[in-house]
Amino acid sequence: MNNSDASGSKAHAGPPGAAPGPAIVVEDLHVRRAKTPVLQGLSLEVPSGRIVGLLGPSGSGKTTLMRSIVGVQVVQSGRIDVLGLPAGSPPLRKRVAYVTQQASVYDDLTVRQNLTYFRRVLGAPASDVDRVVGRTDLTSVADRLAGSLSGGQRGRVSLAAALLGSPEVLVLDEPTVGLDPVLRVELWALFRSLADEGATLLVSSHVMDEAKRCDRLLLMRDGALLADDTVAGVLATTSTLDVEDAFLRLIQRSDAARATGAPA
Ligand SMILES: Nc1ncnc2c1ncn2[C@@H]1O[C@H](COP(=O)(O)OP(=O)(O)OP(=O)(O)O)[C@@H](O)[C@H]1O
Repeated sequence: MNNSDASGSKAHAGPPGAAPGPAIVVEDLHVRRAKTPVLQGLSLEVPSGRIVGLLGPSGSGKTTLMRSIVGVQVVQSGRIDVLGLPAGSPPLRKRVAYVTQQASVYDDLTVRQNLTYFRRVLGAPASDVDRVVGRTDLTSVADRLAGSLSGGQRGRVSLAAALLGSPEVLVLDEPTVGLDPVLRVELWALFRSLADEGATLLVSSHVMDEAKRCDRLLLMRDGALLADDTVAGVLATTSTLDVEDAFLRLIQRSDAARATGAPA
């Protein structure tokens, strides 16, 4: 695995506004779910102020890793630090936001009422509701009941709620699933502007095409990392032209290494 970042050096501090050093450090993480080992000795770093894509087939452990990072997953062993604090520490509650695959909204409240409720729970400023409605392009539906929205719109309400209080780390589990290409591009533009302002984003996806929008990629398979590199780095080390082919090449290499007992 190559550990160079978008600019070639993992020590690079990221854009202005980003904290120095990695936002997330995972070391030798072991997680079982229902007694089945899912993550077995995973180690990685997520640099501050970057968009890191977490890609891999269904069941490869992406959600389990994200749950561990936000502190809602029981882990067997290993270390996870987020913004220099152990994952799940109370001070991280307002500094780290997690958007799950299922939209977390109250159907019998309007978009604005949902966001006002979450804003109060978080203690975020009142002006934040209009700010996040605007950033997620929900102005035209702000006074509609969440239950009457499309799946994509409900997902954006969850994302808007995650932006309340301007968290430093955003962990987004498949935020673009089911969205049309135009909305997808708009959401990636929003992610880029958040990273430019200094936020760190860990974004999972099945869509290999989205990989090119990330600063770095974590390619997962069977609970292990096949690559932790920039898009350019992944393509160069696999001699491929797109991430899907690169992923297939890495899987072939790892299968061949398993068959011969050699390291991948
Ligand atoms: N609640 C659970 N109880 C038992 N096993 C689980 C549970 N949730 C997930 N698993 C198992 O853990 C493994 C990793 O699942 P995980 O959801 O982390 O993968 P994923 O890469 O996020 O998949 P997807 O892309 O489909 O969301 C899978 O084998 C899955 O069956």
